[in-house]
Amino acid sequence: MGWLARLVKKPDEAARDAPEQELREPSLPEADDSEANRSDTAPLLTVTGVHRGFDVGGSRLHVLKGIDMVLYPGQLVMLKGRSGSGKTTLLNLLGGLDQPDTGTIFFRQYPFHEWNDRERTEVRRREIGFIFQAFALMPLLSAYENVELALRMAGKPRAEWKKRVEECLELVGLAKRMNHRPFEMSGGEQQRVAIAKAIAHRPALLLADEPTAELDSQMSAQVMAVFRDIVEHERVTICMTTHDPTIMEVADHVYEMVDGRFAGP
Ligand SMILES: Nc1ncnc2c1ncn2[C@@H]1O[C@H](COP(=O)(O)OP(=O)(O)OP(=O)(O)O)[C@@H](O)[C@H]1O
Repeated sequence: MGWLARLVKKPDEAARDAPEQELREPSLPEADDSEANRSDTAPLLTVTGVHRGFDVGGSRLHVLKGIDMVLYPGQLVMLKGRSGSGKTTLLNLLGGLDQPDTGTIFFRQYPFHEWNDRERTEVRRREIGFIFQAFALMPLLSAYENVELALRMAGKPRAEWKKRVEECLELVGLAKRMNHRPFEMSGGEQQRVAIAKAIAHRPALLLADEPTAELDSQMSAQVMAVFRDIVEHERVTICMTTHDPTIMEVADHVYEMVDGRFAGP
């Protein structure tokens, strides 16, 4: 039985028996890489009728007003829309960091909208990578060590670390800079290390909130080229927010968010 199936079957028992075990390597169940779970044609994420609001100053701010979307393996999808239109709110829901008020979100067959924090965290740790505007690197660690840390955190076997770290830094074009620390690198290079770090544990989904916002156009183009490469070589699905119309050209699909809904078809 795969780790997710086990989680679905006995979440209460698992929580009771091993509440602190998630970060310890030896106790981790095997990742389920079975064909059914890694199917290339079945949807990766299915979002239906999602609403989300927040209590602000005594009233309810209705941010997402009925979002429907389906993400498939190996897609590069972008979310655009005015500031405050709800892009980050949606990204948080897709990554299981937050839950909808109403509506459903399935990550493969797993109901994020119903699952508790612990269950969603476990999926996130194994299946989802995040990239933020600020690069989220450990400043005292080299590029190599930063990527290695991600594998350690994901509970990957130590024997796999070296090969995978080198592979990921190669993929983002930084094999020659692996011993450099963040302050010795440009913003674009740091962001590429952050990408290597986010994909090291082979997530099926990579979520990126304005990953090029701090970069000039040349560096943005480099990051987008890396994203296209990752989609092709690792079959990752990338969902990112952006304000930059020039980089939207490389997307497989662009969703425009207007007043809490998607505009157009
Ligand atoms: N936890 C929260 N509590 C209260 N209000 C929130 C919360 N999260 C988001 N909001 C509000 O929801 C609205 C949408 O925010 P969100 O960050 O999703 O927009 P965005 O489209 O990502 O904007 P930007 O492009 O500026 O990043 C904003 O008005 C924001 O202030």
